Amino acid sequence: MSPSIRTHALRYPVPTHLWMPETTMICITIWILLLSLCCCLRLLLGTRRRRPTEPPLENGNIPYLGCALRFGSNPLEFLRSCQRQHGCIFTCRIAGQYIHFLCDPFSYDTVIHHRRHLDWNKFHLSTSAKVFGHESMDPSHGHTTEDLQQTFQKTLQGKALPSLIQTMMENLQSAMLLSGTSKTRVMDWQQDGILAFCYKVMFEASYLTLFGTELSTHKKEGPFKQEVQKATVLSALENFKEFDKIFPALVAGLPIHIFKTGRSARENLAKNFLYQNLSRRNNISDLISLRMHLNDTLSNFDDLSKAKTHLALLWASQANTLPVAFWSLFYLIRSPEAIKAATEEVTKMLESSGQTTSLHRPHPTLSREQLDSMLVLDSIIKEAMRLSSASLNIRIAKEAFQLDLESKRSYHIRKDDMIAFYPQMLHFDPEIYEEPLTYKYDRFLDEKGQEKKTFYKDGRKLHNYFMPFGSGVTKCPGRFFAMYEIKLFLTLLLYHFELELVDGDIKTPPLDQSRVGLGILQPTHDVDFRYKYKTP
Ligand code: HEM
Repeated sequence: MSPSIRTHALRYPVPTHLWMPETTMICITIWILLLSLCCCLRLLLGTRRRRPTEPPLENGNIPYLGCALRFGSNPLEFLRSCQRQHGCIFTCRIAGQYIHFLCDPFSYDTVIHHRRHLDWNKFHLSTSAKVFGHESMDPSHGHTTEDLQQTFQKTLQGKALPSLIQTMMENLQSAMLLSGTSKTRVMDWQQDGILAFCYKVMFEASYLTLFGTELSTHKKEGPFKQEVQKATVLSALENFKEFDKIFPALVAGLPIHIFKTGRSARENLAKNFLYQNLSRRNNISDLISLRMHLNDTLSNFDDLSKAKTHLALLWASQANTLPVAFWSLFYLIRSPEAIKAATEEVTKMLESSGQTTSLHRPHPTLSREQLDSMLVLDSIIKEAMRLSSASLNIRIAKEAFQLDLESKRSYHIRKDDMIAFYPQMLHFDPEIYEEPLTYKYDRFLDEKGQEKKTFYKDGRKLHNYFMPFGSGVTKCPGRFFAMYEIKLFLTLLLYHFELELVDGDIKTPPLDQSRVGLGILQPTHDVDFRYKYKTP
């Protein structure tokens, strides 16, 4: 023992039960050294070196995390600076994963249609199981043989749309107009946050459209029945918001057990979708009834897992639609030209079908064809999405292969690497969208007032210029319904109410960057507005 340790030991006598023989101390020290060496080796060897035919590589300075923090704090700026440095494709290490970012929109189709070597499903399915807590829906894992793509196409697109539109329209009217008794209240100006209002109205209407109404409440009478229903849905909304808060953390791989409130919110939501609860509901959409049937016939999921697959659909149907409703309404109310053009379009459409803007016709209806022809609203919604969308399109390499870009350059891609594009780079590209940070309600209309489909870069016409719904086979299957939902929402608001911002000079709230990569970003704070019934 060295003299200093000895004197120390004399001054502070160690209790005898804590004495350790010297050999044990040496063993522990050797173990610590060995462990540290292993960690260093792992970090060194785990750091990839670029091979000559691979895209330029950004390993980042932080072990394991790589570029994650720089990417997370401002993805658009980070990717633009990498693009300036490396060109149209480069590889970044992000949280241990190697991601090849492709920034040349002319090459997007090469990846989108490259199905032989690229897996588009694996990432979605494993993320869904991790976040919602159901068994894997990947047929190769043996729990189900359901073809989800087919289910979605059958129940969310084509012939399925008219009845979804009809039900959504009815549900929106009752969610928006409250019950008959409280209608008089809205004759005066009412004040609310736009985000809070969109969440309440859109969540309720969309929830009831997909999951139907409670059978038990049908026994009760009129307004009381509606109030009970509303209270149940609003309680689901509170759970949805709590769960949605932890969503980015769950996608990043944190276990749900560390989030007490978020976890119990998820379990509460899932409980609503247990078979015994769903079977007490009326008018369930084809999507949910077919999924219930296929869960029962094609899967070996237990009851809770089945319920959690429905929860995944609740999230998919609401998490992007709600913030799009916010941004569409916010920009609409703030822009006098937009609200004028939209009001004219709504009035013209309703008048042409004999429905005038009057309290005596409280329930207007619109067909799919009529909604399709409302191109001003279409442009208003698309412009709101262009400014707020931050989704990542991801594919995983099933095996090593050669990626041939449109520019005739080829790159070697290793097995299990990811290829990603970040459409915000397109949406904010000044060459494609002049003054990209400015809201222009008619950006997606041409000189004749028709849908504008021609956008250029480097003097060449772009095929992929607007991608808030993803791309290729993984493109959002609910995109048509989503557009109709928001069109209906705006139409009804413009039909029934006068709308104004409480503070007419309010600045656009910043985008909440915590959800980057996951779709439409929410505002960091709400914005107050006023609404009251239009007088006939
Ligand atoms: C404006 C609203 C919406 C936006 C911006 C949006 C966007 C997206 C995006 C970006 C994806 C991932 C696509 C990819 O990775 O390539 C997605 C997937 C999906 N969306 Fe939407 N979505 C919206 C509304 C809806 C609605 C209303 C529904 C259903 C009623 C829905 C159902 C789905 C489903 C089921 C998936 C997963 C598809 C799969 O994994 O194969 N979405 N959505």
